[in-house]
Amino acid sequence: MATIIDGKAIAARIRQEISRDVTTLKANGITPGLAVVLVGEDPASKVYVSMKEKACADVGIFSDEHKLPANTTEADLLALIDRLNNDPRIHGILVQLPLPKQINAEKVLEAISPNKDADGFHPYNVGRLMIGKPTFQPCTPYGVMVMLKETGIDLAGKEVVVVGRSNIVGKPVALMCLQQNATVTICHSRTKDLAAKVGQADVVIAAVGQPEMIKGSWIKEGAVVIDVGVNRVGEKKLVGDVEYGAAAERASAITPVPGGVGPMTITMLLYNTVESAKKR
Ligand SMILES: Nc1nc2c(c(=O)[nH]1)N[C@@H](CN(C=O)c1ccc(C(=O)N[C@@H](CCC(=O)O)C(=O)O)cc1)CN2
Repeated sequence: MATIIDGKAIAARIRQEISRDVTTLKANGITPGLAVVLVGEDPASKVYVSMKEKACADVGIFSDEHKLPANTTEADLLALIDRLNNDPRIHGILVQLPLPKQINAEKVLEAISPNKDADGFHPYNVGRLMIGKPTFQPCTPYGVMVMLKETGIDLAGKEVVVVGRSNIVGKPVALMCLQQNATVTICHSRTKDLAAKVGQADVVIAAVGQPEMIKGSWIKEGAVVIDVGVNRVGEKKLVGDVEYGAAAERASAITPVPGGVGPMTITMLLYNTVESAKKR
């Protein structure tokens, strides 16, 4: 049976360190500030944004909340970002995704100053990640890498299979694993014989957004399974992208959902904000 990689516990430990850093910064007259922008009423986004606000309060980060109606125009959102870029109290800016259809998300992410890009989504920061000189790293993949490190999993020479090619998880996590000298395969909806590809992996990173799409029987004996998916099934139940019970019987280590990668995402957002405050 697999070791369960406890994201909540790892996140709690790192948040204590962040809290200590915030205390030191405040003693030096700097209060780290994070602007959190939510447009619309997406229920999951509302939950994530309130989790971010609470996490900021817990570690002493000033959170500047902007909740805008669903019909906000792109121009109004860009004007707000411009103000936040020039606000000295703010060291990190995040715009919760997804955005309503009338707003071009790429344009919005590019408008955030690369120096305040706590989500690591600006093309400048994406480019720096690509060349192995990261500044702000996107929070979910960064959290995955920290979890692997904290669990003592060395990626050098390992076969890593990433399932999913999104800009916010699949592509960056693949680059980060490559940077750690893993041999990386990125799979997606057009990949042929996904089961065989997954079956070759020493480390599987599932970020496809489909409930339990990756079957436990595909997992190689002793592989490490990192499940990035957070899928709501029915009223209350959350499941990952991996068939957890069956995968746990074959894996050497596995992340649960909830309580795995999710808590690390917000922790790395706090980390990025504090690092940004330290730089200035
Ligand atoms: N601007 C951004 N938008 C989005 C990001 C992001 O990193 N930046 N990622 C996701 C959503 N997300 C953060 O925003 C996020 C997802 C999940 C969790 C989390 O802690 N999940 C818990 C379960 C929580 C629940 O009960 O729903 C877990 O897995 O244990 C945190 C943050 C898309 N948008």
